[in-house]
Amino acid sequence: MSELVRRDPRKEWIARNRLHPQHLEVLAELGGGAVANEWMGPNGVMRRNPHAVGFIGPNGIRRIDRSGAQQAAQAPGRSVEAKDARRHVAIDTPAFMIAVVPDMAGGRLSSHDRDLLGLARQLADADPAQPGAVLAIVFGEHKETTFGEAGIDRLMHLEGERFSGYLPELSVATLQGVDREMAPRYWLLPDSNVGGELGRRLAARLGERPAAQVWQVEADAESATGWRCTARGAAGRNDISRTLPRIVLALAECADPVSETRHAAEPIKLSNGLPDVLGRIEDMGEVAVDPASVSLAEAEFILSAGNGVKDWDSYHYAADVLGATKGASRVAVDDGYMPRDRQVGATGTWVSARVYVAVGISGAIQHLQGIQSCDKVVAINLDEGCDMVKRADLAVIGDASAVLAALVKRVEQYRFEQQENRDAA
Ligand SMILES: Cc1cc2nc3c(=O)[nH]c(=O)nc-3n(C[C@H](O)[C@H](O)[C@H](O)COP(=O)(O)OP(=O)(O)OC[C@H]3O[C@@H](n4cnc5c(N)ncnc54)[C@H](O)[C@@H]3O)c2cc1C
Repeated sequence: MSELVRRDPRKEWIARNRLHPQHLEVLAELGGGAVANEWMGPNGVMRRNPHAVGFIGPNGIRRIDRSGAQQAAQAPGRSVEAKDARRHVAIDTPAFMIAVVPDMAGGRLSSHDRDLLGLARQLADADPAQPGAVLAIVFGEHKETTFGEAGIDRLMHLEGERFSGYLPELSVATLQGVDREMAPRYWLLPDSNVGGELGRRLAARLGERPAAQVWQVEADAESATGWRCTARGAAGRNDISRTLPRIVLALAECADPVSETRHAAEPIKLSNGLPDVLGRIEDMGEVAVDPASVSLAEAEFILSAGNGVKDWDSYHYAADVLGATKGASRVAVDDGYMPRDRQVGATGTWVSARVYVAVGISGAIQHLQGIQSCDKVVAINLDEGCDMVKRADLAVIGDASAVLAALVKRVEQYRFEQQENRDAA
């Protein structure tokens, strides 16, 4: 008998439809068990039932788990269990390459980078008989450990002093070297400050007309490349649809990030060596930026205040000393302590900080939604049972003013010692 796995679209539909009378029975049959949220699909991909979140309370009403487990599981690279369920994919002899140059803000793949890698996978995996490989080119030092989970098959890491800082001439010359040697079918860069500039420079160097501000890419049999993209034009007032060109500068959410597979992220190098570039641009180092002027959506470190903050002067002083961008809960905003543009949450700004410190914030579901993508959450709260403490990676139980004062004291002491050491040297 043939070993081919036959798909049963009807059963798959029932497994997705929680209201179908045979839903649980079919879920169990597909290998998930009556209460499971996940089951293995016929092509080996783990399927997740999006409706099986939370639990049914004693009165029959569905309750959402606010412990943070759900958010943690959804965040990229966060949950070990989610990682383990991924299917391993190795593409030994790719039919072609898709080159991606992620921004690596703060030394890690940003959510924009992950969306772009999702788009790269979409292009690479379109023909399962002849899959392409996704090549990521990363400049400078990084702290990322989840390249494979993000969908990268080959990783070219250009490290060392030579590649740190703002070096557009060297970066473009290196990408040109990659283009000569590997001739990627597509180049994908984030249309951000860094990636947007690099992508435009690369397009000019290669003499190609890029598509900028791309927010959607779809298969289109009628177009010359088999793909069509839609980009924002006329200062965001119109959409422009065109055949997908070779160089694509894409916006965040241009595609779903990779979530079901894990790739090899095999290290590779340029066989012809790195180019020698006599740069005309010199990087004079970073300029200190006032954290208050950084938009919440882009902030890396946020000190957010809620209804538990009573001493507002100490809160503002702590944010200044720590160099943090200020955020707030809706109550703090409604009470007039913080401006409206500082509100974090479902009806405020969705933030993706590396560190989010919630001072006197209870962790209402609307607030937690806005911090799902934060890497590390620290809660300062009197109530050890509140939802923010459950969500946090680190919790300090105590009065907000006292904890902030102690934190400021430690930071000032540390800076004083550093200065003394420098003076002594
Ligand atoms: C449609 C809708 C949309 C909403 N959108 C948002 C949104 O986008 N963002 C948002 O934030 N909210 C939003 N809310 C409001 C949300 O439901 C909560 O009311 C709000 O987030 C609570 O703010 P809070 O945690 O600051 O205040 P509280 O819930 O009052 O919590 C205060 C916390 O401070 C702690 N505390 C008290 N005193 C101290 C102390 N001395 N030291 C340390 N801790 C202390 C308490 O233990 C408590 O945990 C929305 C609500 C609705 C209905």
